[in-house]
Amino acid sequence: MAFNLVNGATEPATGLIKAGSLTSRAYVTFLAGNGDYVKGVVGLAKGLRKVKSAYPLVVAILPDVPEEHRRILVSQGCIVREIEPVYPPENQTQFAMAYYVINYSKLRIWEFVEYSKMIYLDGDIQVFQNIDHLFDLPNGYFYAVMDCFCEKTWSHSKQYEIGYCQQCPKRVQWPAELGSKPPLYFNAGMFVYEPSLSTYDDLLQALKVSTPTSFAEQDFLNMFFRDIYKPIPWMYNLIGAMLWRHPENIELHEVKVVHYCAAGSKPWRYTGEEENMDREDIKMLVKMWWDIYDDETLDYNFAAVQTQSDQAKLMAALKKFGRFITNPTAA
Ligand SMILES: O=c1ccn([C@@H]2O[C@H](COP(=O)(O)OP(=O)(O)O)[C@@H](O)[C@H]2O)c(=O)[nH]1
Ligand SMILES: OC[C@H]1O[C@H](O[C@@H]2[C@@H](O)[C@H](O)[C@@H](O)[C@H](O)[C@@H]2O)[C@H](O)[C@@H](O)[C@H]1O
Ligand SMILES: [Mn+2]
Repeated sequence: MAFNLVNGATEPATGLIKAGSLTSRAYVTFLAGNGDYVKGVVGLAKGLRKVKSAYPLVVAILPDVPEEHRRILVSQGCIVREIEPVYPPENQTQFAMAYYVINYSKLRIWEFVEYSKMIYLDGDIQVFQNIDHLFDLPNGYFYAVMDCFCEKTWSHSKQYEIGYCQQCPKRVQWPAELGSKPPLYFNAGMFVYEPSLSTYDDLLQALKVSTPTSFAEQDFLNMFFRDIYKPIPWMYNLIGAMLWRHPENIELHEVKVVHYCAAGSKPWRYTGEEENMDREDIKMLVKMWWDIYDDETLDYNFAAVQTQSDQAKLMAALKKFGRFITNPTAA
């Protein structure tokens, strides 16, 4: 696949490049299928560029992502890496969303060991403030934001049934007769982790003997990383439903990362019709996503490659793969 090759060799960054950090840190997202999630990823690439992230965005794609979408991602400065799908063990589970079955393929990102630390972001996430400092968190932990159990997608759970949410554990206390409180549970749309082949092997071994549950790979990752999970504040992954379920926990002006996971909130599908989607804050967040997506000045181009030496590296790599190059400064 020519695009992978060219791309893998050039490592275009989303913005400024910090000396010495080029190969060791990156953002990573996941893309499957030929639908419209590619728009989410393009939006994310542009958002990271807008906040001047120093690190590139790797896109782990399944083989079913069409060539045209790969081309778009490369033209937006993404590093496209094809991965093989990972499937859960056979069982009768009904996932909260049927398409969650493909999400186990996310586990492949532990194989990206050319990076020592990565920040995973779902394709339906946008970054509104620079979060590069999260790469500096101490190694050896799994960092993510705590989830909320109040939406209907949780109706299968004990938590939902009794009205317990870890976002406000005092509202409804965990009843003693149910045993000890469940461990803290994170949303797997955003997390900071360290790629590692031995962790990857352990993940796949553990998956083989696991029983799939509603939240698919998210439930699995929660189980697997239970002992090293460290919660980080809500502003690193604002779960839309927090706005109406736990408004007392949120100061919207502090938000850095928005996760458009509430039903009906994906900006590229937004109609405003679903429950809560006519809220002013949701309308504003959707508009903020579109402003980035539509901003042509945020498209990746040679100007985004900031230094002479990076330009030279890029040129050399492109030439090596036989692409005809015109003088970028003349453009
Ligand atoms: O058809 C699909 C469905 C999902 N995804 C990827 O899988 C992630 C998880 O799905 P989604 O964000 O829709 O789940 P939610 O966060 O809404 O529960 C997405 O963000 C995408 O990165 C994708 O690429 N194509
Ligand atoms: O495959 C499982 C998925 O589970 C997650 O879903 C969310 C979302 O569906 C909300 O609508 C719920 O309310 C929320 O609680 C729930 O965690 C992640 O966002 C996604 O990246 C992926 O890991
Ligand atoms: Mn998501």
